[in-house]
Amino acid sequence: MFSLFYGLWEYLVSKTEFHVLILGIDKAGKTTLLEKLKAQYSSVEGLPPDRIVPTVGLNIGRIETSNSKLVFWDLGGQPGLRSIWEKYYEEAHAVIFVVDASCPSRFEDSKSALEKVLRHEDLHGAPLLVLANKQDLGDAVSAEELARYLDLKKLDERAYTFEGVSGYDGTGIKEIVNWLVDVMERSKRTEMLRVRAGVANSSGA
Ligand SMILES: Nc1nc2c(ncn2[C@@H]2O[C@H](COP(=O)(O)OP(=O)(O)OP(=O)(O)O)[C@@H](O)[C@H]2O)c(=O)[nH]1
Ligand SMILES: [Mg+2]
Repeated sequence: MFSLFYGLWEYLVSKTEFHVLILGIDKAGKTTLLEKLKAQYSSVEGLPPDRIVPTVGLNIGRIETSNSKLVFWDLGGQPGLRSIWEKYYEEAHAVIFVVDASCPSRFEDSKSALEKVLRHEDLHGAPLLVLANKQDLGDAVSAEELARYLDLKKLDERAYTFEGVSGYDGTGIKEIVNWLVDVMERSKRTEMLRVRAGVANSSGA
């Protein structure tokens, strides 16, 4: 009986855990953003920008909000490392795609990388958050301008938004976490991943 009540109590107070994939071409600022997120939402002090090196493996960052746990997976964006991204698609609840908004000469590379990500069936229905990063720089284009360039309007079916952010000064970080939690809680993909995890657990029992 105790275990029944304990199980119910645990179910009621436990926080849902979401997996968020951080993608984007090299030097977009993914790792710097992740460190800023960690600094703002957890007791872990983030690495300062001058100690961050290009990512080769996987960086993991965990934060908690009032009702959810978010696990961020940050991968390297160098051309030779992008083939690794798809290994993480199946388990991701949502995708953040980071673009260096101050570097138009690389927008085309970002656009084709994003299109390839969105074509992959393992990411079917995953909410998408496009970030126009480095807004602290005077020449950065706005999130709206970047969204037009990336032709995000054609993504009607998928839950998506775009936001101007800065991994240096923290602009936009609260807004992106709020949007992610809200959209992942309501997303059909979250439901699908929950059902799949339940099936896997019961068949393993
Ligand atoms: N001004 C400015 N520079 C930034 C910002 N975010 C990152 N940078 C700089 O951009 C460069 C690349 O940052 P990273 O965070 O390593 O980029 P990344 O996307 O993780 O790169 P890969 O790991 O190679 O895929 C570094 O020199 C950072 O200091 C930002 O918000 N503003
Ligand atoms: Mg990195």
